[in-house]
Amino acid sequence: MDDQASSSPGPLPTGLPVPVVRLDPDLPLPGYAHPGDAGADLHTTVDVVLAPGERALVPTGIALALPEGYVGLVHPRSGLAARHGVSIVNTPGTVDAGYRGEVKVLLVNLDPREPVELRRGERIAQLVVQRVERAAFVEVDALPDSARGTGGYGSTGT
Ligand SMILES: O=c1ccn([C@H]2C[C@H](O)[C@@H](COP(=O)(O)OP(=O)(O)OP(=O)(O)O)O2)c(=O)[nH]1
Ligand SMILES: [Mg+2]
Repeated sequence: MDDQASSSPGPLPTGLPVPVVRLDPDLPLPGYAHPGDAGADLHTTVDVVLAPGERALVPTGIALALPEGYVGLVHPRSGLAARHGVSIVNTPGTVDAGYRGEVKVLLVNLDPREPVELRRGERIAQLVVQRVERAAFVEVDALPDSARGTGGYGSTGT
């Protein structure tokens, strides 16, 4: 059992306190690899093999209670993307503050030829916790003018 699993966990880490339950106590909490990293790595609790083009909803073994006014965004890891073409179908996944279920990652193998094998405990994605506003949508008859107006989808050229 590692330090994080012991009954006296030691000093709390710095940052926004986020209660986490480990549904799989043998795997670590989400972890930042370096000070200053935006994403805390999430681990797969299962071995996964993805054929080219295949997707799978992969459990991470953690459940969170994000504070109101925050969101967890599940981003791909660039190393897995560059080496194996592994991404996330719904990137970035949205973990709502009120969600208490297991965080899962909808991985996809975008490599056209090679299958990819991910082993239990490997880091498969990263969770970016951000403040988020709740909008109050107010219906109006006309919108205020803006410099962009209705231009979009490449309206500014290449
Ligand atoms: O990558 C993800 C995306 C979502 N979720 C969980 C947390 C989130 O709060 C919940 C719902 O996600 P979302 O709102 O994106 O999915 P939905 O299709 O709109 O489902 P629902 O009707 O439950 O809102 O599923 C994850 O664990 N991982
Ligand atoms: Mg939803």
